[in-house]
Amino acid sequence: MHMEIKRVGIIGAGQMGSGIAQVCATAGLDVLLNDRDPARLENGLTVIEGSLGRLVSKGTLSEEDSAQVRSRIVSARDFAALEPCDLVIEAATENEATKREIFSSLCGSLRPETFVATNTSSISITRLAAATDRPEKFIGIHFMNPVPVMQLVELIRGIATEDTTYESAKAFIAKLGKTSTMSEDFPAFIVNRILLPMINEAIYTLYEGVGSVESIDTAMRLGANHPMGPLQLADFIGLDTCLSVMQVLYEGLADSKYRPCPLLVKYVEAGWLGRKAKRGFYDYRGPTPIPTR
Ligand SMILES: CC(=O)CC(=O)SCCNC(=O)CCNC(=O)[C@H](O)C(C)(C)COP(=O)(O)OP(=O)(O)OC[C@H]1O[C@@H](n2cnc3c(N)ncnc32)[C@H](O)[C@@H]1OP(=O)(O)O
Ligand SMILES: NC(=O)C1=CN([C@@H]2O[C@H](COP(=O)(O)OP(=O)(O)OC[C@H]3O[C@@H](n4cnc5c(N)ncnc54)[C@H](OP(=O)(O)O)[C@@H]3O)[C@@H](O)[C@H]2O)C=CC1
Repeated sequence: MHMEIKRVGIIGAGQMGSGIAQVCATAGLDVLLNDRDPARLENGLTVIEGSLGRLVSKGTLSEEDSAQVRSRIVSARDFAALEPCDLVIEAATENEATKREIFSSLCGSLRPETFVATNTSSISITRLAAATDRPEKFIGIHFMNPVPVMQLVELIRGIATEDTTYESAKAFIAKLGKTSTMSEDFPAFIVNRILLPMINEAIYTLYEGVGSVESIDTAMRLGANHPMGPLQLADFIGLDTCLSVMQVLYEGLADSKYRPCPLLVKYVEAGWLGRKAKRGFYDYRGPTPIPTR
């Protein structure tokens, strides 16, 4: 049995939150988008408008449909505004303390039947569920970046997640026109368990001087047919997120093979977080990205 999701709340209007808002509204759902920073919220809405505008100019979406999609996304200044939602998806920064704080202050504003999900890339669903008042209605719904383009969504059940929660999340993903896979609740689940160590290894390759940024990315694009080089992809994901995922793998699996590369740590400490900070393994401040090493 599943419950139909008609109204979705999204917490965090960064690259993932805005992408999730766009695909939900495109599927005809009402969306309430929240961020702790009003400027971030405005920026998230601008990103969605830009993305819809691209679809209109390519002729894949009519002006009228684009306006309707946009009108379904409303700003929610605080958690109280998320009360009417059937499902709230947390897509804030990849930090366990931040997410726990959000869940403990959010739940009091929600109806008892509302499902709560996290878009975490790596953190234990069971541990995050314990910060809510409804572990049985809590689930990991892990979208991939860029959300409007990527077909996969990973679903991760915590120890207490009820069947109805899982079935409702599965039906919700199908309604978005995406494909879901099930992963057990292990650090970084399936995609990032495999992808992030590859990216971390690419950073070690740079750190040890095996190749430059350009040669490493070209090698993997043309030698392994990856759509983006691993350093370009790291910048795209966000180096803070990449480091957090490696830390969760390293601590959660207690295996030195997951040790985050010191160069990744240094870039994050410098605030060079990738595309969103305009600087990472490439410098994005000019007309074309320039390698920083
Ligand atoms: C960290 C985690 O927890 C999990 C993760 O998400 S890991 C990251 C997973 N994502 C990836 O690995 C992405 C790898 N990269 C790619 O697949 C491709 O480079 C890409 C899809 C991002 C861009 O593809 P591309 O061919 O280089 O560029 P481009 O031709 O501009 O785009 C292809 C299509 O995607 C669309 N697109 C690209 N970026 C977009 C965005 N941010 N938003 C919306 N649409 C976008 C384009 O409009 C284009 O659509 P059409 O084919 O309909 O014209
Ligand atoms: N980037 C990726 O490729 C993917 C990321 N994810 C996951 O999605 C989540 C979001 O990632 P992403 O969108 O890239 O990150 P971003 O840094 O782009 O966005 C995170 C947003 O959350 C906001 N935020 C932080 N704390 C709070 C809070 N307490 N309440 C409300 N909003 C808050 C941030 O605001 P501020 O900047 O002011 O702190 C920021 O706007 C993470 O868990 C990440 O691991 C999942 C799949 C892919």
